[in-house]
This record gives sequence, C-alpha cells and structure tokens, in this order.
Amino acid sequence: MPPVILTDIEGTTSSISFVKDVLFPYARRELPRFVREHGQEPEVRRWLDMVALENGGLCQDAMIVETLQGWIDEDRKHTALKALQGMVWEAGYASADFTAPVYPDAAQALRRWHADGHALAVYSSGSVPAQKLLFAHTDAGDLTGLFSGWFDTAVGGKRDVASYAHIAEALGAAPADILFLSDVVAELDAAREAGLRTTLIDRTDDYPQPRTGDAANGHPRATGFDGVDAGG
Ligand SMILES: CSCCC(=O)C(=O)COP(=O)(O)O
Ligand SMILES: [Mg+2]
Repeated sequence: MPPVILTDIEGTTSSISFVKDVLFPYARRELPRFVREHGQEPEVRRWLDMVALENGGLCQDAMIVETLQGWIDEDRKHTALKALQGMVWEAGYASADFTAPVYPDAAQALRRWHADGHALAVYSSGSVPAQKLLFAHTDAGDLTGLFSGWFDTAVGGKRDVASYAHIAEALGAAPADILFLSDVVAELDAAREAGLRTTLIDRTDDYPQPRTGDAANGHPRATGFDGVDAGG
C-alpha cells in the first residue's frame, strides 16, 4: 500500500492569512450573536460551560464570549473554542460570506495522490466539522471525498507525540507508513518521534524567510506539495 498522507491545514493546504485574516475575525465578530441565538442548545452549551468552568465559573455568557474572543486573539488551540468556531463558520460558508482558498498545488497533489491509491487524512487544530466545512467549500471545489480520516485535538495536541500514535492506530497503519505534512517544525518533531515520516511545508507566501538548515530540524522540506516525495 502507498503511504498514508496526513496533512495539516493552516500554512500547509491553505494560507495562514486566510485563517488569521478571514476565519478568525469572522468568528470573533459573529460569536456574540451566535451565543445569544444558540447558547441554550445542548451542543453549544456544553462547550460554553466547559469554558466557564475552566475560568473559575464565569456566570454570564457575555463573559464567556469575551474569554473566547481573547483566546481567538491569542490563537489558543482550545478544543471548546475550536468546536464553537466551527459552528460559527458553518453560517459563513452557508451564506457564501467566504470560500476557502486551497493552494492550487495542494489541491492538484491531493487529487493525484488519491488517484494513485494513497489514503489521505487531515490533522488540524480546527475541529473535524470545521475541517469538513473548509474542504467542502474550497475554491477548487469540494475535496472532502478525497479524505478517509479526520483528526482534531480530541486525539491530543499537535505537538504531543502520543497524538500521532493514536492517529496511526485509528488509521490502522504503521507509523512508518504515514507521511505527515505541516508548516510547524514542533508538530513534525512530535510526529517523527512517534515514528511517522515528515515533510516541512515551507511556503514563501506564509514564511518569507526560508527555513533551511537547522531551522528545518532535519525534516525534508518542500515549498509546495509538488515538491513532496509521497513515496510508494
Ligand atoms: C479547520 S480550518 C481552521 C483552522 C484552525 O482553526 C486553526 O487553528 C489552524 O490550525 P492548524 O492545525 O490547521 O494549523
Ligand atoms: Mg499549520
């Protein structure tokens, strides 16, 4: 079997700017209204309650929203924030407020690898519903059918070695038969320690200073998906 390809999203298949300048501000802006309108629905309430509890029992939704907005500003990868962001973005995609740009080389390679028999999977800090929404609404069309695995921080943080072991187990693949693509060296370090193959995606648009030599920490490096050795 050709290696499974596990990909990150932000800075890897899509630009950092789309996430930071479109998705995050949209969630920041729409969150108060979303919580007002949906805050009593159980699937929303459980995440709001988690945030309240972890912050000394915040008692007003307005305070929870403020906390969440602060986390957006800090780019916290908290599971509750990511779940709520995904729900807010759903409305944005549905009303065509935006589509998700995917780098053309990424869309082409993902289609080619899928046709060549590679299993494809996603691992992002964005919630699995948010990942599916993004790939359903890309400027290269609906790419969700290419992927057979979806992973978010429910399996653990992206810098934790154990997360990659869990993903390998869930995919039913040996770690050495999985290639992880990411723009973040610390994530690749954790994946390598778990036995996965890795490649640093070092896009000029996202990282104007090339991360060569020591900066790549020994990971193979490619400036786009067409430079990735997928193996098999
Ligand atoms: C599912 S798209 C939104 C991505 C996101 O919320 C995020 O924090 C980016 O994290 P990634 O792990 O894809 O770099
Ligand atoms: Mg990334």
